[in-house]
Amino acid sequence: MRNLRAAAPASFLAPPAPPLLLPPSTPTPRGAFSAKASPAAAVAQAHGWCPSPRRVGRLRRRSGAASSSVASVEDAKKDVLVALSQIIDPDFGTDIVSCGFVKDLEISEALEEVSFRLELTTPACPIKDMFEEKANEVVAALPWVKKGGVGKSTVAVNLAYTLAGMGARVGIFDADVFGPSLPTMVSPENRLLVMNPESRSILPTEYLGVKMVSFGFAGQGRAIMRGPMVSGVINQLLTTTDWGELDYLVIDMPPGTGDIHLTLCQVVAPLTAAVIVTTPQKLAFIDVAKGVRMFSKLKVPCVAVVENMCYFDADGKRFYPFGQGSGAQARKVVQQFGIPHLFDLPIRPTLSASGDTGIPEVVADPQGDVAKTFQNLGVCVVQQCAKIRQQVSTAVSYDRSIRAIRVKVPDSDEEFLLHPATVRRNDRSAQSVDEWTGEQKVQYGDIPEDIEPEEIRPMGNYAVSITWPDGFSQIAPYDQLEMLERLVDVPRATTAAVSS
Ligand SMILES: Nc1ncnc2c1ncn2[C@@H]1O[C@H](COP(=O)(O)OP(=O)(O)OP(=O)(O)O)[C@@H](O)[C@H]1O
Repeated sequence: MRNLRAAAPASFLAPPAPPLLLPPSTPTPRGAFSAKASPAAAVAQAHGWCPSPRRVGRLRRRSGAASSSVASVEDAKKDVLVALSQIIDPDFGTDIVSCGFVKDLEISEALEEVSFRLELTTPACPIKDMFEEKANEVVAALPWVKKGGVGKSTVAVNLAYTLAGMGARVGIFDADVFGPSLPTMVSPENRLLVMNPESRSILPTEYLGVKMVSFGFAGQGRAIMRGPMVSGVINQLLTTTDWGELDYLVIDMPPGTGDIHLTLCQVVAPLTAAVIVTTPQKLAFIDVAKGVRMFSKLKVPCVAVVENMCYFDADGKRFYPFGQGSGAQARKVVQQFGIPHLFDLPIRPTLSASGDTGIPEVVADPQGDVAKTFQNLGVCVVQQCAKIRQQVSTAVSYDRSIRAIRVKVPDSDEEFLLHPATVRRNDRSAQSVDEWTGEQKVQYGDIPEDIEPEEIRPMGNYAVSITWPDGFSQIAPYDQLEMLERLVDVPRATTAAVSS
């Protein structure tokens, strides 16, 4: 992973302003699970998914299904079973269909739903999430399974064009390789990504001044891939793209909270902030909570919740098809999780139409109230990103006057000091610790007591990169720094920090 990072074009690695994450969302408006991956709703229900011998848990899974291209329900069932048989139980070495875990598979054409239970065993199994995610992925990848999005791509694209309208240099990365939406939402003249033969980097396509990369522009169509392949493709697309100078990179994340999100949040593109997109009728507290928790674990602050499809206006009246109370629920999310801002978007035929005809609503109707909402969201995102960057850039610094590394924990008053040699001696990278045996390669005495860092740079919101005089570049996550022995009885410094 470090190699990938090192191989990435400098233009991507050092954008002048942070990338922005457009995150996953809660379940689908139609009450069926999103066809493309793992919606939080399904995850939230997953109690007792485990392939161990005790039989406890039962889970009902639903998926939207468009039957048009499936010859019969029986064919569709076979499709689902073949897809699920890609999932191998690591304990038994056999796929979950052969293991007999899949029960009561039903496909209701009327309801356009696929449902089945995975009759697994004991709760609290460490790999239940893996089963959850894989089952979502493989069923979602079936070509006839209908999409049921909450509007992530709609929000991502309109936010990107709003930021561009504010004068920023913006890129959009569509991270959904199972069913990329970007190609239907914008209509660039060049619909194929081009590889620069000399630098071997991918050149993004461009539409109305916004650069964009999507698997849908790679000429491959919908992908049917396993998890590691997906991460690989995302890595490759993101790290080999020559974005040029960007102020913001908006990433349209696939639904769910799996490996792909981890890869995106930490490895490929250290992200600055997340915007949660949800819909009112499914604004289950636990679903948003799952997303917020994932981002919080990955040290990506959620700066706003967009509640999409809240109401519509007709005959001079405003209708709330999911009830007016849903807004209060969203406000609860904002309050309880400390997410500073909530934005409502209406159900609007033009928003849908423009989503499907290639002109984002904020471009088609820049004076409309949807554009105004996006303008407010854009301002919020810009301000929050600036605040986060400011916090991050001063979070860890070297105070030469007292020869100590000063750590200010973001969003808290906590501040502590560390001895530079302690930080260097506690490096956990492969250069310092044998990855297999855990044996310490760098010995205590190898690090001079008076070593001083040359440069400290933030890496996303979760770590700093410290360059030492011998050229060694240490990645120090904040969590790790918080565990180290702190300096006490050091005089409070009055001079400014040297580097951050
Ligand atoms: N506020 C809205 N009013 C009307 N239609 C909308 C609205 N928001 C989204 N849509 C439409 O709903 C469909 C799904 O939206 P979108 O693709 O943005 O969702 P998504 O969450 O990205 O979905 P997926 O996870 O399947 O990619 C699209 O056809 C889009 O145009």
